Amino acid sequence: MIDKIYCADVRPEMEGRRVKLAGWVYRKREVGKKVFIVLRDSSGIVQTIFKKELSEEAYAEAKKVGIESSVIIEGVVKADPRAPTGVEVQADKIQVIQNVEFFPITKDASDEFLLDVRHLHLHSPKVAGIMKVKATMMQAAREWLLQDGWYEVFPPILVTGAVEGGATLFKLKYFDRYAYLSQSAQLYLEAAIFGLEKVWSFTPSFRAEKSRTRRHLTEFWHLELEAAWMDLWDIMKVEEELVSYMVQRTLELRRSDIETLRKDLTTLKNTVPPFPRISYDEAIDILQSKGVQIEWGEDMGADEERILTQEFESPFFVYGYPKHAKAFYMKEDPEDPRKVLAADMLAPEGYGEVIGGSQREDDYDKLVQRILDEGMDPKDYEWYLDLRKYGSVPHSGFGLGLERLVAWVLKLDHVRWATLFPRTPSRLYP
Ligand SMILES: NC(=O)C[C@H]([NH3+])C(=O)NS(=O)(=O)OC[C@H]1O[C@@H](n2cnc3c(N)ncnc32)[C@H](O)[C@@H]1O
Ligand SMILES: [Mg+2]
Repeated sequence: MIDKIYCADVRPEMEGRRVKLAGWVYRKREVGKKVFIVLRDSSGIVQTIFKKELSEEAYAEAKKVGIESSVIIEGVVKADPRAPTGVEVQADKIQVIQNVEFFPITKDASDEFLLDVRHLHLHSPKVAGIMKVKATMMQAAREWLLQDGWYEVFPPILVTGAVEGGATLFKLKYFDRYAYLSQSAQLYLEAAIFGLEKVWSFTPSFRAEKSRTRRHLTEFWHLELEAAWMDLWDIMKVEEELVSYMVQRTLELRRSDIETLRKDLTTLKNTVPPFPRISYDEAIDILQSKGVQIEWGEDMGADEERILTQEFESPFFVYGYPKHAKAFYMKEDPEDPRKVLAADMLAPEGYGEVIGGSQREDDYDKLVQRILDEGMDPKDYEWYLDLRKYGSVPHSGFGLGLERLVAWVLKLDHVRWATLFPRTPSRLYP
């Protein structure tokens, strides 16, 4: 590893010190007998200046390099309030690792083109900032989960059954039979609680969703928790404490990256427990009072959720959904058989669902009936039903879509920008 320092570590108080930097040419301009190169690395940028009278050789090299060329630059630090970071490097040496004649991404590049060349779009400091925030959100989640006594487990991705409906399964050949790509680790986490009680996993989940919305991917990163002995209200408390910690910790560690993408931090600062809680019934009343054509029993889609989020300035819960609108594994509400003990967490500012969670049906016969009611075959869920035969316990869990949470935190206009290489119905390459 060369003995370089990071661009962001070049400070005005280092004036007079000789430094070596390695990175890519982010911006370049020539003024008279000077070449200004703004160098970029993973930490940020710093301006370097090449003066002909300081080094003819370095000045000649600097004149030739193109945008995004990889270079190593050496020089002496000089404080300068006119420079982007208040400091610049008076360069007398440049080693061009690879010169780039023409970098294909220009200022007016369309979203579709940026996705076509996503492998080059990752040069962008804005994209790097999104990935830093995403990584920090997961770092925070791991911190919280460790201190709250949850065990990480590593469930399979090759599975034999649907969790969230057969319509969105990706089927693949598995030797002499077929397998599916996991839609959710939930069923396997439910098995793990009999030994570990509180478990979590962070896996890719796959949904053959044909819906081309700004919040759907066909592959997304799924943080899922499952806990024995917890009911719906217990798991909702876990959700709000976890999400609050993730948001506040990321604000603490990545505030400048967040402010690059959103100026108003109000809803993030409001993300502290307890979150507001409304019932599905109340949600329908609110929507109807705002003129939305929706009847009790109908599922709320992205449009309805977007309108609902206008009522809140923080994430909030909607609980008590109609049974027929929700998955087979959800426990029927003992006080109202039309409903299940399910709750979604919705992000404000139009983003909607970021978490789906519920208390699970722990009674064997009722679960068999739910599977039959959904037109599925209990034989396909024999192992899962066993969990209700050998020491069944009340238990609850949830799944958090990390890209959706990041999209809200950074106010991205599509969830695809929150993932390194987005997968949608029309995009499988690069
Ligand atoms: N362990 C559990 O209880 C999870 C449960 N089996 C489950 O998968 N619920 S979910 O379908 O609402 O998905 C959970 C979350 O997963 C995200 N999700 C769900 N589907 C997607 C797609 N297609 N794209 C991006 N993100 C998605 C979204 O934030 C949802 O709230
Ligand atoms: Mg859901």
